[in-house]
Parts: sequence; C-alpha cells; structure tokens
Amino acid sequence: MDFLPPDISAYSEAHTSPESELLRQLNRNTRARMLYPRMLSGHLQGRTLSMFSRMLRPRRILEIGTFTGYSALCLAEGLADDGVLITLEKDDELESFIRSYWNQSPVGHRIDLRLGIATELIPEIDGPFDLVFIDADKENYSRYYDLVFDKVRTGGIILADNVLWSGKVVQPIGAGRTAAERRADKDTQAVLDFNRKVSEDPRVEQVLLPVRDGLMMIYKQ
Ligand SMILES: C[S@@+](CC[C@H](N)C(=O)[O-])C[C@H]1O[C@@H](n2cnc3c(N)ncnc32)[C@H](O)[C@@H]1O
Repeated sequence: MDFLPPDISAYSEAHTSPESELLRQLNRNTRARMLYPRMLSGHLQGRTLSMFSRMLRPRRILEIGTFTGYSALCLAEGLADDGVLITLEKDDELESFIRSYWNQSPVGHRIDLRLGIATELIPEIDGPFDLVFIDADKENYSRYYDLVFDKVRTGGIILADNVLWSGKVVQPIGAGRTAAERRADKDTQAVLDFNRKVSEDPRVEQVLLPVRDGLMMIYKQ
C-alpha cells in the first residue's frame, strides 16, 4: 500500500532517478509472472534502498527475504568495492528467475543467495554486518531482529519493510472469522509487536518512514 495520494506518489516517482533498464524489466516481469508481485520493493523504495546503501558504503549486507531479487540488486549498488550481500530465501523455485537477472547486472556477482528457512540460516552466518534488511514473513520479524542484532556492528543499520502493514497497525484487530482473516490478524499483531519492541529498545534509535508500506530505519548505538 502507498500512503501518499496517487498524484503525489506519481510526482515523487517522476522526480526520483529512474530504475535501470534491468530493474525495470525485473519489476515488469515479476508483475507478469509472479503470484504476489506487490512484494517487490518497486521504483521509489528501490531507489531509497540504493541511496541508503550508497551513503553507508557497506562491506557486508544481510537481506532476509529475496523474492525475485529486486531489492538485493538495489542494495548491492552501494556496496564497497570488496563488499558482499548475503540474501536468504525459502522458495527455491525462484532461483533461476532471480539469477537470470543478477547474471546481467554488474553487481550480481556480489550477491550470495542462500536458500532455506531464514531462522535456521541466520545462526550459521557470521557477522559483522553494516546493513541488514528484514523483508520476509511478518510473524518472525521480532525473531529476526533478535537473531541479527549481535551480528550488526555498532553504528550499523537495520531496515525493516512493511512496518505500516497497509495501515492495519492503526486499525483495531478483530476476531477474524475466516482462516485468512485470522492469519492477517496474526501478521498485524506481529508487526505491532516488532514496532513496539524496536521503539522500546534503548540500544537503538529509529525512524519510521512512511515510504510505500512503511520502512523502519534502526541505528544500532
Ligand atoms: C516481501 S518478499 C521480499 C521482497 C524483496 N525483498 C524485494 O523487495 O524485492 C518476502 C520474501 O520472503 C520469503 N520468505 C518468507 N518467509 C521466509 C522464511 N521463513 N525464510 C526465508 N524466506 C522467507 C518469501 O518467500 C518472499 O519471497
């Protein structure tokens, strides 16, 4: 969900650097071929991630939730010369689609795709990381935060996507009647719990940016 009026959104995109041709194709083909294309970060958020990464010049980035590899390409644009980005994805059927784009990118060889369940993979990965992007299943957001925290260097950044969860964070959670409604309530509660956890954590400073579906920027002191 975009929280800005459509004309303001369009104006913002029009005055934001365009996607590369490769990212544009990846964005378009994800929409054409994937079941839930809304999961892809998209133009404005993609340029935001790229800009953050260019400002930080990270040597090591960890991404949780690859999908079709769009945000990984955006984040990798800012890597230091010897930098690497490790990205975790549970759906191994995405691999050939992802690699067909990364193989065409000048930063594709810096991206290390690890297939599997993120909560199982993260403990096996050594830090430190300069930048972590949390963008997988909402019910595990707080767990991901705990699992990565000690692997983030002091002064490093954790970004978390979808923290406004289509605005559901400010709506009452009802007793959902269908399985889908109950599932949605569970995810909303998980996002609320994550946002509260970060806000109450004295080890960090954070800004909740209302970009796209809400992007939490967390600075580890
Ligand atoms: C919102 S999408 C990621 C979008 C991507 N970061 C982007 O901006 O283009 C979330 C991805 O996380 C993956 N995912 C969900 N739960 C996971 C888990 N437990 N472990 C690893 N990947 C998971 C999903 O399969 C999906 O591809």
